[in-house]
Amino acid sequence: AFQFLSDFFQFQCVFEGIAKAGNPTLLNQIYTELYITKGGTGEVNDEHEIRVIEETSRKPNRPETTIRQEDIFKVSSAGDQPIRTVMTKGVAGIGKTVLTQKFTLDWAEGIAHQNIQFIFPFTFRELNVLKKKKFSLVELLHHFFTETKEISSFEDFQVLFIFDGLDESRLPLDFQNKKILTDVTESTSVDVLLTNLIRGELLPSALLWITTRPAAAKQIPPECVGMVTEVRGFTDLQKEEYFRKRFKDEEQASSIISHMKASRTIHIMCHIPVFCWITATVLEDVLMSKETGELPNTLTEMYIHFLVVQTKVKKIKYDGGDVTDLHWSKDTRKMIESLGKLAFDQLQKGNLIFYESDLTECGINIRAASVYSGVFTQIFREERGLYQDTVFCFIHLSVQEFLAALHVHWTFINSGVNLMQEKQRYKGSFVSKKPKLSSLHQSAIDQALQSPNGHLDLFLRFLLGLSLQTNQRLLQGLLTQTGSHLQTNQETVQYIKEKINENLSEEKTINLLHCLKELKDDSLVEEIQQYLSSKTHSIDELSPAQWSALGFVLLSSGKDLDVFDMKKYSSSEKVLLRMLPLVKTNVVLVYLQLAKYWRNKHHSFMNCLVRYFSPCLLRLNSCNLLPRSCEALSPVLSCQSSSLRELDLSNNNLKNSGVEVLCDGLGSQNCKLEILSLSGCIISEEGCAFLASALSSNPSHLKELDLSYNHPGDSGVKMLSDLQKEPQSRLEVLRYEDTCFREEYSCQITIDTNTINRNLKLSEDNRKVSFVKELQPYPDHPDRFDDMPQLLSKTGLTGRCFWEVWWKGRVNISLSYRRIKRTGDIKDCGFGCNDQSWNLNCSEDGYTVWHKNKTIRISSSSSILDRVAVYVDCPAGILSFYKVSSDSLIHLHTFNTTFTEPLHAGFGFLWSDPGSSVFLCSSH
Ligand SMILES: Nc1ncnc2c1ncn2[C@@H]1O[C@H](COP(=O)(O)OP(=O)(O)OP(=O)(O)O)[C@@H](O)[C@H]1O
Repeated sequence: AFQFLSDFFQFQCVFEGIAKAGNPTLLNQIYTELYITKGGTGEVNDEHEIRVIEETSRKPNRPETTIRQEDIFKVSSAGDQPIRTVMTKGVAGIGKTVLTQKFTLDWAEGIAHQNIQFIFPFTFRELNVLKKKKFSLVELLHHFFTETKEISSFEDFQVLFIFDGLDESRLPLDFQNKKILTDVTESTSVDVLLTNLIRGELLPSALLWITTRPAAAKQIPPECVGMVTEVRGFTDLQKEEYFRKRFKDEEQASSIISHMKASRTIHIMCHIPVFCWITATVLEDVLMSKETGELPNTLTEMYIHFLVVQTKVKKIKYDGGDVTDLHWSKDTRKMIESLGKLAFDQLQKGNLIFYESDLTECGINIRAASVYSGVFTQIFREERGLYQDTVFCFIHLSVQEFLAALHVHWTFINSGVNLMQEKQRYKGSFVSKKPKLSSLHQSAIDQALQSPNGHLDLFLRFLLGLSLQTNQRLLQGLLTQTGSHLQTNQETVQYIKEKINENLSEEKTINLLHCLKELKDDSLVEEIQQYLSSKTHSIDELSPAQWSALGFVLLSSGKDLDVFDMKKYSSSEKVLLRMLPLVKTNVVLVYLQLAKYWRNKHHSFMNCLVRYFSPCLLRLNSCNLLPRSCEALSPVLSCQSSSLRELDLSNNNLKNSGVEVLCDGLGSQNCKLEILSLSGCIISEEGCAFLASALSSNPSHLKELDLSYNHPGDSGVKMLSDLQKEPQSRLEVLRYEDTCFREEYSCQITIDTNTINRNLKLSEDNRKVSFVKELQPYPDHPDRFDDMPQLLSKTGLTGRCFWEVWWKGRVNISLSYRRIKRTGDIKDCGFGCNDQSWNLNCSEDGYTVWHKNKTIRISSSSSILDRVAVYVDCPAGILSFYKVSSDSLIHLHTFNTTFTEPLHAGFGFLWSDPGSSVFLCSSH
């Protein structure tokens, strides 16, 4: 194939911000594979780039497929046509440009894509400059790629056009315009050329690759796009690979990697290559200078360090200084000042690329701009379009957002002017007092919250971050005055918290939480932890802000969780489901790696959990999990990187069907689980057969299997114990009896006759209580239940206790604090109707549990006569009800709570059901 490359060198090298001043970096030396997904639609997201990163999971339940760079224009089978137009989306700095460069380089080197004969790489930046000119397609190609002058008919070749950076386009791409152009030699404006090329009217045989940030994708009608791919950045492994490639010295690389991993924020941010690059620059300097100060841990700190490093470099390279000198010389300050103003003014307008006119507006002449880009090579950059015009931009949008924030902060400190305030509102008003920093913050928060696309979100984080004294100290010499004292930040924190409680959208809330993090305020975090660990609250009482914070807490806890105790958060599946979206929005990368696993919310949550926190022990006992919950757990077991060794699923209604699904994971060679508890999960022979088959295909890990409180039957027991005898089996402990528990904690309940209601009759040595119509002649007593047919046991329970009762008709089997009211409203004295008592209602219709007047129905069959067991572990706050069936226990429900007073057993009846009774079984 005849190959052509306009400028081979251009593609061998990558611009890392050092193109002008230093040596260009060889692309192949730094290129690290990216995670790219395929599919999705032309559907467009309006969100601000940085936000989008954190919300990769907008469209749940859509399975994702990954695609390798090499396969983007690959034909699947001989004779097939490749997809004509591919659109690659991705947030700022995620590596779209680098990806197209790598593609082109591989082609030029003859490594890949040899079905293509010409690649014409364009950027919208360059095309913008031709806005007012007229070209035919052939002329345009000859103009940019002079080497092709000999060729006039491109129809005979397989041609690929790359159009990089649609977001930067200032061309009026009007797809409504019906002007059809099919002649490659007909002259017209560049935008008409492009729309016809994209619509496939012009040179239909050509391939097209358009890259864009997500918000700008909507400029192209979806029907013109054959495939959408999305660059998602680096996975955890790829992050490491990036640093290893960049730092050839292994020790240095390892040290930088471990620093990166130590900060959760940095680790998360690093899925965007440009942040990897900033992190590398900063950490390299921090580690080299051997200063023992803290490593940057917030975004603002990171960017401040970055600015300091760049200033140092400038000082050494251009001003002949050495590292120890003060870097903030007068002209450096002036430079940063001007760039800051430019950054802010243009950010407000949404401009990311600046032409001469934009610069002049901000008081920078083009010569100065050139100088800035020459010395601040990694901050500001000059780009010469192939065509005369010079454009400027910040090396990355986030750098612009940072400098914009610096400018606003600075202006306020130096002159008291609040740039975030709408000018007209305060026109003419006389400001006598020195304005407060918190008022600047408040107007910035208000403005950021109003922005429909979140264009000020990251800016706001930086602005608030800059007010910290520790951060100002880092900028000493640049900021001559400092403006903050504790009081102002507290006001800002307070303001943010109020806003959070206003029920904002999840994104806005989370950005505000990020702001709290930049302010290093973790009182909200504490509030949440406290709230949840008190465990007495019902989940419905959590405010939206608290839910959001919850996800955030999980992530910013900083440490890997060795043990994830679901009960610390709550015990219900409902919570699990509600936590999911929050965790999801925060844990970007985890989600990213897991996408292929998830089919429903459970999957994603469980996977997030396991992949991200990598717990070795997962306790999900008594979490009201259902058979379908196993669908989420099973892939966790079979996933190669899972470090899970112990899984406690006891007392959940998993049933045989759940076990079957779980066994898919358990039987996988990847599953390294050593201890599995399925105690009280309603498993019978059938379930044991699934377990046996899973363990015979993966026999070498599981050491302990707890099947107590199930119904394995003789054959189930035999299957598993036979398996245990196999030479390759590592199963040491196999538990299936349920007697030990019953014997060990069995206790005698004695009825307190002073509490018994007059409609209740005692018999059989005070072991049987029946509800009767005739009033019984009990004397008055302050402890007696006057208005409810109820009673309590005599001694308060402590420690662990177990008892069983036969019941008939319709009865309440309860536990209560002694102080429960004896007269008055059912709300105060009825078992289960308040926060002092817990109740299991048993009847022919089935079982329901009651607490605080909230009910949960339990799907377990019952008859008119049945046996129920109660197990309470007072210090642990566990209260479980079981149904007793042919001497084994079937778990009905477990309350996880904190008991603050001694408990008393209680029984109750309903007024409508005379003839009901309970009988206390004697203890063993
Ligand atoms: N695959 C990669 N391997 C190594 N470094 C990369 C890779 N991709 C990107 N980078 C680094 O990230 C920087 C930004 O990447 P790039 O310019 O491709 O982003 P982009 O997605 O085009 O962003 P924008 O929308 O801002 O133009 C690069 O200059 C480079 O330092």
